[in-house]
Amino acid sequence: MTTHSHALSFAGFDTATIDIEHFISHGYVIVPNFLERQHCLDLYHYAVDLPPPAWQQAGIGRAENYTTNTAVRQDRIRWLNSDAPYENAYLQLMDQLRTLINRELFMGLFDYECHLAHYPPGAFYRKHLDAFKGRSNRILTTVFYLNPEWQEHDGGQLVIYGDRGQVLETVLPEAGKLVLFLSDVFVHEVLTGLRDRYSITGWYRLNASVSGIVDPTR
Ligand SMILES: O=C(O)CCC(=O)C(=O)O
Ligand SMILES: [Fe+2]
Repeated sequence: MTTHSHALSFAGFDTATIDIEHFISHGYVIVPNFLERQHCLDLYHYAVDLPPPAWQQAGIGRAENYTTNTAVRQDRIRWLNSDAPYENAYLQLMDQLRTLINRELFMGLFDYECHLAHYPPGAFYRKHLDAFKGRSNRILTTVFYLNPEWQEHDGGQLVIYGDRGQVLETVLPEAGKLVLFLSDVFVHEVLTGLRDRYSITGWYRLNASVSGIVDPTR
């Protein structure tokens, strides 16, 4: 399959092209500068300027298994909501991407949920999978980074591991970068960062009633 020109747009501007071939052969893909710099900065300032009550402590697990365990993850999150115009722009973009992936890869992605995440200095998220085979309807993880001028010495890298525990990728959380990976395949972690780190993490899901698995939204 050769598909290299995809028209996705955010606020009327084309995004960078996603290397679908790489995704097919590796199960993940990293897209630098997915959005225009100005749009990244706008999203970044939107996140930075949100008042403290807009955030909640992130939890682990879902529904009745939900706990907040700060030994595992220390970020604060905010679920995106289509009623907030700025958040809706991002949700619209990711819905375009959902349609594109379904068209190109027949993945049958049904919906999408995502949250802003803020890791204060010193925060991390230990090794984990976002979904367990056959136990969740989360199929495909997306992470979009908002941090301008992020340097290696700022830490906070996303490390993606292979099936033998080897490091596949060490990703700087730089503004504009989008990472896609199969949710139940790749163990990953967020290393301790020294700066405030902002991102939007999301999951494409199968229709729970189709997959027959109970996995309520948050
Ligand atoms: O922010 C990142 O780089 C990854 C976050 C993550 O793994 C998660 O929220 O499940
Ligand atoms: Fe994760």
